[in-house]
Amino acid sequence: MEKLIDIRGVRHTFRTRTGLLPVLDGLDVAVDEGGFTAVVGPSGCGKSTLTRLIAGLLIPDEGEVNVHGERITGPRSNVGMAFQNPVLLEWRTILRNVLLPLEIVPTKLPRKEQEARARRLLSLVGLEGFEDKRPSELSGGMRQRASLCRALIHQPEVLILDEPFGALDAFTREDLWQTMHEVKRQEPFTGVLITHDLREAIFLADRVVVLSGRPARTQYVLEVPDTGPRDLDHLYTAEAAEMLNLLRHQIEIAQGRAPAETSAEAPAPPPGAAARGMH
Ligand SMILES: Nc1ncnc2c1ncn2[C@@H]1O[C@H](COP(=O)(O)OP(=O)(O)OP(=O)(O)O)[C@@H](O)[C@H]1O
Repeated sequence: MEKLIDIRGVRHTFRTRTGLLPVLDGLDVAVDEGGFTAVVGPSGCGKSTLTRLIAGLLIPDEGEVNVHGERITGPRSNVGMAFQNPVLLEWRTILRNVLLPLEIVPTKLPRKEQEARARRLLSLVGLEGFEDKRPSELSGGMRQRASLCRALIHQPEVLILDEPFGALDAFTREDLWQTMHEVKRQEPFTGVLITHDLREAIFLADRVVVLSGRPARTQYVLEVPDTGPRDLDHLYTAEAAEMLNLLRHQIEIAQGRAPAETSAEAPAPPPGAAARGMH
């Protein structure tokens, strides 16, 4: 598969009031076209900073961020983003919240078709019948579904999900994982998911990138085998348990709670999954 996003050797330091804060120190992340890459790592290591690089909202001190082989030099409009807090506007209906990006990003889609697309997306995530409600009339999970539609309305090339399910209860979260699979099937996109939930990472993504503690470098990459359409039972297989153990171990190394082992000592990935330790 062709690489859509190719981040190479990225280093970045923030200049804060209290001094310099090195945040990224050797970031290499590849996202295949149509693929879904999850990024996990210790709290505060620089995961959200990585999403800002992809959206062109931050230009790194060193290294390259390429999309379709072209170097990113400024903000990009063909990116959709959804965050932990959906931030919907209370004075607009759900439908008009979903349509909001089209008032900012130029589109050739006639008004009627824009609305039809918004309604189609809302129906795809199970919000048919809620188009005219206000955000406060929806549950947290429903608001997150609406925010997903808003992120997809302009058919972005890249969908960035920054812990979108983090604040939801376990059942709602699992429901949304399944919705995500269906959305990706019907509305293909290239995805980057930031998460603290390793089960979420292996359920949704085809590649999991583990970042080290700050300043973050790419510590480990796990290629999740393609199991076709996944249901939640997949998370209870021996193969999933092995992948979760392996990732948990890598997070412990990233947190400095376990020593980094030589590749000969490292646990092998389950059959079908490939792993790469970096550096
Ligand atoms: N614009 C900025 N100026 C100064 N410091 C920043 C800026 N943006 C982020 N930081 C700092 O950089 C570090 C990494 O932040 P970032 O949000 O990327 O981490 P994260 O891995 O997403 O965190 P978490 O897991 O807690 O969500 C943090 O210490 C944060 O305070």
